[in-house]
Parts: sequence; structure tokens; C-alpha cells
Amino acid sequence: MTLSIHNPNKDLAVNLKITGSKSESNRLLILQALYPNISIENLSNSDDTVVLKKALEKGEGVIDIHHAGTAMRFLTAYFAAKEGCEVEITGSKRMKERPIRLLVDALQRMGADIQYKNESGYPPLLIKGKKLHVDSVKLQANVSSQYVSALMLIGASLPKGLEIILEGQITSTPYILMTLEILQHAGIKGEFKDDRIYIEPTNKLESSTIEVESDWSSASYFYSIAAIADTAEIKLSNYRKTSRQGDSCLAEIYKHFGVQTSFDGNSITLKKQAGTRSVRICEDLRNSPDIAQTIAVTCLALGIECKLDGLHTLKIKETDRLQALKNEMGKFGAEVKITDDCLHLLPCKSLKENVEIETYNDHRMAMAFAPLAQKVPIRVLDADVVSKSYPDFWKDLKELDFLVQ
Ligand SMILES: O=C(O)C1=C[C@@H](OP(=O)(O)O)[C@@H](O)[C@H](O)C1
Ligand SMILES: C=C(OP(=O)(O)O)C(=O)O
Repeated sequence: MTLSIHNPNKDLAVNLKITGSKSESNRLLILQALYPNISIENLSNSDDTVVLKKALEKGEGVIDIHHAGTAMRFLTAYFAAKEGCEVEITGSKRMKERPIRLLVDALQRMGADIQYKNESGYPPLLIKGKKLHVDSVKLQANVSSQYVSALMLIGASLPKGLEIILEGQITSTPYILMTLEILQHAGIKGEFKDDRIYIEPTNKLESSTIEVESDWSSASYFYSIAAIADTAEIKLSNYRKTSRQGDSCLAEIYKHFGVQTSFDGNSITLKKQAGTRSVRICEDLRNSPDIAQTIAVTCLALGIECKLDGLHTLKIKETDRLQALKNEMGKFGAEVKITDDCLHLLPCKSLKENVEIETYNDHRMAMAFAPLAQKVPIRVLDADVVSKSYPDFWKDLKELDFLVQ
């Protein structure tokens, strides 16, 4: 599906409820499979959560998780520790290029029976679930925090719990903290100090209902829309001031663009007043890689220079996001320099119109570029990719008077 998008209105206002965080939802689904008396509210309606839920329900045979990185990593640990199960976990063409060796090596050292079906180090994986007895494992933590979270999620179900010693510079740390906080909220004891994580063994949990906060990465697109508008008042729910999601740093970052966030009950209101913005943005996004595309495109729309660092994980996500950003921002006339972990956008004074944006099977390419339609009409190719994290995205943009057809 190709969509033409435009929104010449300069003053925007809307009230929206955003779906639950896919990161929180996917952690809670794994926990619920291990401890069935956990109930979940405001579960994400994203494809990534739907595939994880279906995989847990199926529990055997060939399991296809499409593009869902967290589902791939969390299910690998879950099935490896599930005695008696036999599964093949596979995914999209891109998933077969996303590395998983560090997690598989750690699980194998814990006694897991996991084989690579095709290429060593990459999905698909053939897993025969076994009781894992080893209670301490080392794991390189500078490639993806999802490997760490995957082990933490099964830790409490192991006979002696699990100690994880992290090696290398830890990346995407807020996602590790999110996992710990969710475990603790459910009643599992654990700690994360320096490079050591410990999760206590837990047989049974008290019944509890855990509410998923709405997705802050999804909120990023509305921050961008507010920043690009002359004036905006966008109310989003359900969000909390003390969030488990690292991407809630958006509220601070977007102050540079003149967007103020106020918290009221379970909603946030993003307010942009005319005439307030920075001339240059410099951010280290090691802790919040998923908002890199959003911030880069906000800067492109506003003709602002932008230097983003800490982006070493972007090359192994849904696509090589650094290269994809360079390609697509370049089509508007922008000069973009990239290295392995950094993106530098030079101020772009005039934007080409009616550019066709490739989305590379990456939901965040489609959603990050959409706010540019406030400046020039654009076309987004394969626009349905948004369903990976935010199936209602285009519908919600229409609520903001975007012409989407
Ligand atoms: O644990 C999670 O829910 C996630 C962790 C991050 O991945 P990395 O740790 O691979 O950077 C993030 O990019 C991804 O969207 C979700
Ligand atoms: C990187 C992402 O997801 P995953 O790694 O879970 O596929 C994302 O949603 O931006």
C-alpha cells in the first residue's frame, strides 16, 4: 500500500489513546506463560505482540515470528527452558539476518539444546526444551539488551534463579531496567548493580493485574508533529510521569524544539507555542535507539543541524536504519553523513516535494517520515509496515487532519 500524505495546517489539536507498549506487553506475555495468575491490561495491539501471543499459544512445531526481534529473542530463552517442547523458531528474511549467537551461546552454556537450522549465528533455530540447571552465565551486553532481558525473563523459573554477568559496554540499558521493574512488579525479587544481574528463583506468584503503559516510542511521532507545527496541543493517554520506558526521555529532548509536556492523571499534553526552537541538536541515543529516526526527521523538517551518537545498534534492527535514513533524507535534498554509530544531518534549507519514501520493512521509517507532510506532500511506500508496533497510526494521523490517501 502506497499512501500520499499532506497536512498544510499549521495549528493542530487532538486527543488520542495510544496502544500499550510492545516492549512491556511482550515481557508480560512471557511472564504470564510462566506464571499464569498474572493478568495484563492495555496489552499492545501491535503485530509483534500478536505474533508472540500466538507463538506461546501454539507452543510447538514451526513458529514464525515475522519481524519481531523481542519475540525472537524472548521465545528462544523461553522454549529452551521449557522441558519437553520441540520448536523451530523462524521469521522474516530480515529476521534471518539479525544476529542471535550471543544469546544462543549463553543458553547453550546453561545446558540448552539449540541448533541453527541454516546459517550459524542466525535464525531459524531448532530448540528442544530442557531443564536448565546452570545458575550463573556471562553475556556480552554491547550488541542488544534483548539478549539480557530474554535471560532475565526465564531467570526466576530456574531452580536456583539466575546470575547474569554482563560484559562490554551495556547498551539500551533502560530496557534491562524495564525488565527488572516488571519482574519486581509481578513479585519476583531481583537486582541489577554495575555489571551483575541476579534474579531470585520463584515457584509461585500471587495473582496480580498489571497495566501496560501506552507506548512512548509511538508517542515520539506526535512529539515530532508538535515540533513541526506552528502551534499544537496534543493529548495522549495512557502515560505516567514515572515511566518504565526509556523513550519517555522524549519529554526532555523535545523541549529543544519548543514542545512542553505536562502530565495530568493518566495523560500527557504536548504543547508547542509559536517561535520556540533550537538551532542544533546533539544527542547520545545509546539508551533510546528507537527514537533516532523520529528526531532526525524532525530536524530535517525544521532545517536544523542534528548530530546523533550511540547508534551502533541501528544497523541490526528491522533494516540498517542509518543507511535507510541517509538514503531517504537524501531524496529531500539533505546532506547526511553516517558512521557505524553516528548520524550527522546538515541543515537543509529547502525540501523537495512529492518524494517517495522507501520503508525497508521498517515501521519506524514510515512513521518517522510522516510528520514531514506538514512541510511538503510526501508518498510513503508499503505504508502498512506500521502495524509492527502501531496498527492505528494512519487512522490517528487522520484525526490530526492529515490527508492520508
Ligand atoms: O527489549 C526491548 O523491548 C527492546 C530493546 C531495544 O533493542 P536493543 O536492545 O537491541 O537495542 C529496542 O530497540 C527494541 O525496539 C525493543
Ligand atoms: C527494533 C525494534 O524492534 P525489534 O528489535 O523488537 O524487532 C523497534 O521496534 O524499533
